[in-house]
Amino acid sequence: MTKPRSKTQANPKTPKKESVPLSELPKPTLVKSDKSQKGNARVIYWHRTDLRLTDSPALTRALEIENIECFWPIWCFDPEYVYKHRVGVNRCNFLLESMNNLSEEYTKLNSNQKLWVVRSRPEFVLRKLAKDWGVTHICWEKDSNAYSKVRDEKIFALAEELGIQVIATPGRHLFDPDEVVKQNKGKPTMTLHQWQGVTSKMGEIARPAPTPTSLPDPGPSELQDNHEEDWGKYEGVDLNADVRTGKDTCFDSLAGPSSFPFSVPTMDQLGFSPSTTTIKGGTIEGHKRLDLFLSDKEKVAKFSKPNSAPTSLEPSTTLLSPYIKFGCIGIRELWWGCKAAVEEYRKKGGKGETKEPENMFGQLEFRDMYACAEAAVPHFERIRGNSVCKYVAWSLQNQYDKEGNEILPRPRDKDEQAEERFQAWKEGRTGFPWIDACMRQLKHEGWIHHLARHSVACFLTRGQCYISWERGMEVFDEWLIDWDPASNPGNWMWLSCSAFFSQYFRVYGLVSWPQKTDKSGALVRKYCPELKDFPDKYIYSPHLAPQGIQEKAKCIIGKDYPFPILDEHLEKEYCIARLKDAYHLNYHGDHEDILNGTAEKKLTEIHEENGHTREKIVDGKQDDKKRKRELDGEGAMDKFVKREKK
Ligand SMILES: Cc1cc2nc3c(=O)[nH]c(=O)nc-3n(C[C@H](O)[C@H](O)[C@H](O)COP(=O)(O)OP(=O)(O)OC[C@H]3O[C@@H](n4cnc5c(N)ncnc54)[C@H](O)[C@@H]3O)c2cc1C
Repeated sequence: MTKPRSKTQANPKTPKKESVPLSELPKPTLVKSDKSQKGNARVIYWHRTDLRLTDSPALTRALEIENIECFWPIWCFDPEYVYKHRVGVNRCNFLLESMNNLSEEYTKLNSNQKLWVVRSRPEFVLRKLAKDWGVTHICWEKDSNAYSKVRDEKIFALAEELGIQVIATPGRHLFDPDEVVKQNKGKPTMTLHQWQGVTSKMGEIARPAPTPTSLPDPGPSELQDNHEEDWGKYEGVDLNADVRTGKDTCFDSLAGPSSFPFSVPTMDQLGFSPSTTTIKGGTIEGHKRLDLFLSDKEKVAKFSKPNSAPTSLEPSTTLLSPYIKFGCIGIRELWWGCKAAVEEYRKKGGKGETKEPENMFGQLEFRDMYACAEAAVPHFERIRGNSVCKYVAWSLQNQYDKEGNEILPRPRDKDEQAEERFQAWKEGRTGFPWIDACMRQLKHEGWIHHLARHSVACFLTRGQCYISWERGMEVFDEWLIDWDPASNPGNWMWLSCSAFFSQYFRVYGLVSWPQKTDKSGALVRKYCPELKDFPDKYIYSPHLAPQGIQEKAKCIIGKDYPFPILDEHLEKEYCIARLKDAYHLNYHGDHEDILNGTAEKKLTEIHEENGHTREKIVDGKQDDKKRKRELDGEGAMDKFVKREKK
């Protein structure tokens, strides 16, 4: 039933895959049912993190079940996903395109097949399908993040109750994060070195799983009583209400419109306006991008993340993250594809190969490292209760009620200046063109380069604005197509020096940093078109341009484009001073003072004692300037006049 890869997925360049014996695939978690499985198998394959047919250990396992009578690849379109979670139009559209593409791939394999989409909460859908379709097995790709664990626990319990066998097989990461955490004695992996140390004892990364060449038919697919009371009802707050521009009809019926039952929902049905991104979803697009990257052996061998340009108009890294996030390509395909490319490059005498962590293997390992941290740390996505997150008294932290429940949506904070700074950052109108261009690109495309993410995250948190990384993460949650529940909070903690990284005195320059890779400001000219006629000299700092230049560029700063919202260097100094105190206090999110709400006061007192207040820093700066003027004195003026005369 399997072959290396289906013809429908053009892949001339990736190495030919051997058929992998089942024993070499990642081990599944099996839940034995009370009732023994006799007779033919009626199997549901539940797609969640794997919108592909290639390199799917879980699908391979599912298709190896004996005596399959019927097989339904399904997707539970969970109302929680589109109400309880911020999901912007670009990510939602990418998901729907990827689901449609997978459905077509199934139909190419068996004309009776498709992706069967059922619109409700998984526990409701699976109970119903189990009953109506006489299901004996449910299979899926295992996911170790906190949200999935809670959801899957309910399905395990349901399967026990109904006597259905569950087969959950890892495959989303290089190694099963739960297994890595177990090997690490229950502790998270907080450095790449640590992750490498633990996994070096866990054997080789599995080879890509083979692609199915045929598929059993589905069984009869009617639903009894297709009008159950509360299938799509969601009682909580709709966090996407502000993105919804039309009427939401997606959950009007369990199987979707009667004219096209079990179809993939549309953006229109969700009440969302069309996406703005140029990034197309789907396994075919993902494989095209993967093949293109792997076809250039030198590029693979010399891949160096720190040397790629965040300012480039064309992505200077692979832009595979959205396809990895939705499982449109398999992680082993990418890993072993890179191994083969590097091998070939070496054989041809290629030189200058890069090493971990900067090379592609290092990138993929970082992704796993975050997944293994998230799997081990409760409340990884916030400060409160998070044992690995250093406490800093940031502005605009999450708010909690007396019982410790997060208040959603977050009420506006008393700190008006911080709220205004946050809005300006989010909307790309900080008056710093590099930050504004990145944020506008993020909103429009749903993707920005890794080092652009560094810049905007550093600016918002420890660099200048001193706003909680939780706020930045939340915006990324909404806008990133590649949003990942481990990589997003993990990287935000890294950038804000809350965990993983501690060099808080290293801050990205808002002008000097983008100038390193592009003095002409191409990305700024594209995403901040009001600045497009400024000369290169002022493209990253238009507020310094003389009036005449502003007039010539037809953009007056303060009128057509904002003045900077803050003083870059002053705020940097103020942030570093406070970070120093926070590091000295060394509280983590699970400290009792954070849980009882006294930590902020304590840290503020320490800032005052140490003279780390804005007033003192401003005074210090003024004194410095005065001292400099006094030191320079007449001598400096003489030098200046001489230079001018020359
Ligand atoms: C504040 C912040 C938030 C981020 N949020 C996410 C997120 O939600 N989802 C996400 O996939 N990445 C996230 N990243 C990591 C990284 O920026 C993206 O993975 C990368 O830019 C995607 O582009 P690419 O596919 O061209 O990457 P490449 O450089 O081509 O790397 C290949 C793959 O390696 C993985 N990878 C590379 N770097 C990282 C990293 N630092 N952490 C985790 N995985 C990595 C990704 O899967 C990526 O597709 C975040 C980084 C920062 C600084």
